[in-house]
Amino acid sequence: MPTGGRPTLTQFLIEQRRRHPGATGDLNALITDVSLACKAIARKVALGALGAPIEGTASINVQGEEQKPLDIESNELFVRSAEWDGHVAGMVSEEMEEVYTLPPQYPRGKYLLLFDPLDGSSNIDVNVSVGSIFSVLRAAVPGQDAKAEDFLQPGTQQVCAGYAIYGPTTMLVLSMGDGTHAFTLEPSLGEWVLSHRGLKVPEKTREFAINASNSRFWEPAVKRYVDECPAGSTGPRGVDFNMRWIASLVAETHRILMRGGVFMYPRDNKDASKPGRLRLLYEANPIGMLIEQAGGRATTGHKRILDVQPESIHQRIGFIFGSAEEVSRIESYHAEEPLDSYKSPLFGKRGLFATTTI
Ligand SMILES: O=P(O)(O)OC[C@H]1O[C@](O)(COP(=O)(O)O)[C@@H](O)[C@@H]1O
Ligand SMILES: [Mg+2]
Ligand SMILES: [Mg+2]
Repeated sequence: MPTGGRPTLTQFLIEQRRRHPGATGDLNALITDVSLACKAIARKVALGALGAPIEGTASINVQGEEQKPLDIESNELFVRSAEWDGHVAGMVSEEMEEVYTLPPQYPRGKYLLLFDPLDGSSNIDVNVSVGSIFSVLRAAVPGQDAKAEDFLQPGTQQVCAGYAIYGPTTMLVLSMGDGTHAFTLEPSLGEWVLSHRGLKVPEKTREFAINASNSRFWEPAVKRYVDECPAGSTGPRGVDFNMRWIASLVAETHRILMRGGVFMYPRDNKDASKPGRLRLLYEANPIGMLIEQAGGRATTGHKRILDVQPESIHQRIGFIFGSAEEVSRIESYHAEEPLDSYKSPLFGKRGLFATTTI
């Protein structure tokens, strides 16, 4: 075998399908479509400035964030790869305000595809790893156009979740609810080859990641945890910690899957319209599934992320995940701080988010 005895993604998907005799192959075909889009995005990303339009102008997306030409191209690649072969009934993307309805000539399928086509895109210009994140849900009515409310399913309903990372090596990390597995792109064959079967997030860690410039906006539980870490062996934890911040969720997730750690982009009161930075449906939920399937934990601080009932397709949420022992500790700090102890005009008793339980 030219892959040194390791299965390719196609072979792995065939192996998975054999375990489900009733499976039609639609999910495998959809994953293959997504993996093709990711290969194409990897090539674009690798070209750097050589691949960008000379007059590359940035626009603003539905999130009110700068949209780079590569964000738009990556979105196109996802849409064009997945829309034509009858496996999806609609798509939701960070880069599209509304649900994407398929053109009339294509058949509607039984799955919903949700994605962040290029995550961490603020890192492109500085040549730091970026990625794509995706999630697959079941359509409410297979064969018909999906509506926005059909996408509002808790993360526990995900059929598949994954990301591609465009780093020194290009990798695809997947879960279909039976562990988390990583494939490395073999560039000379153009094939995804299974390189890490059954990833396990170490239960213990001494490494945390957070954007500390937001510290004045955090809840007390997060402040307490983050204060204790740098206090190291002289503080209440009695051990030294290490810190990382790449500002690229995919890259942080990959590090945590490979060697453990804890990531926090917690709920904060920096901006009333954004009770958290990351998006529930196409960032937190798929990463949450991958982490849980690898034995880690993923939470809002107050609640398991995969149990959150989404309210809108571009909803943002506080997101904390990683090595089980540290995440449990952070959850216990939140539990010790009643929700309304957060003295903020937004989260206080009469605040805008006073009734929320997430
Ligand atoms: O700029 P900050 O506050 O460090 O935030 C970084 C976070 O924002 C993101 O870049 C958001 O994703 P997008 O680039 O897809 O908008 C995450 O990858 C990352 O964790
Ligand atoms: Mg993102
Ligand atoms: Mg993005």
